[in-house]
Amino acid sequence: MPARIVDASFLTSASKIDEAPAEGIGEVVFLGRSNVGKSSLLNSLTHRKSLAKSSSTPGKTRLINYFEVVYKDDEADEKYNLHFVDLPGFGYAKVSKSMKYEWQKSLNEFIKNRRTIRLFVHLRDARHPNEPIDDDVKRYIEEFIGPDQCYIEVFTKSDKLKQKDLSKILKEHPGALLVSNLKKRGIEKLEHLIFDIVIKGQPCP
Ligand SMILES: Nc1nc2c(ncn2[C@@H]2O[C@H](COP(=O)(O)OP(=O)(O)OP(=O)(O)O)[C@@H](O)[C@H]2O)c(=O)[nH]1
Ligand SMILES: [Mg+2]
Repeated sequence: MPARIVDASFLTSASKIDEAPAEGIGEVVFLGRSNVGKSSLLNSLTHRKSLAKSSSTPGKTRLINYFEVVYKDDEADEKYNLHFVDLPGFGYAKVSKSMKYEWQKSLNEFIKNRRTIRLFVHLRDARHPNEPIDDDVKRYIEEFIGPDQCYIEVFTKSDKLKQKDLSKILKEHPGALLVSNLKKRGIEKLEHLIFDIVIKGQPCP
């Protein structure tokens, strides 16, 4: 049996980079448009109902939320800790322009300067797989990503699509994963991939 997540707990919230925990433990950052399912995915991965607060109202997550996650590798009988980071969604319209700008600035600063980030998980809505803002984010991350960091695309809400459309997404976005938080599809695969990259140091997919 491959490694799996056996424990998870809320660690802390930060509104800017200097409030984040000391760098040390490997970090997995979940980012994506508001309402795409970031908090829900964190809950699916950690097998918890409401560790991260999800909501049908976009803009629910407004701080950088840190979670302590424990993987257990049964073969090696070892436990490994890492951090999952739930970021506020981008593209949330219902705040003032200046506030949006402040958020964006501190988020950009955060994702660019935290060297302990091992993996960026970019969530995209399977129903809107080619949103220009997502293409921009992808390009943006690929510009500054370091040699010890990986980037993966995860398409959420796969339960809303037919097989034919899911196949099309995989063809257009090689290496992407498809998940459904509702039906718990693709979750284990992502759980293992995170372990392989962050803990085992395997090459990026
Ligand atoms: N059908 C379906 N709905 C989902 C899925 N994942 C999340 N949702 C729903 O989408 C809505 C938003 O989910 P959240 O997890 O709060 O989204 P978020 O990306 O954290 O949103 P912000 O915190 O606003 O950035 C909720 O109503 C969820 O129930 C999924 O895989 N399938
Ligand atoms: Mg959220």
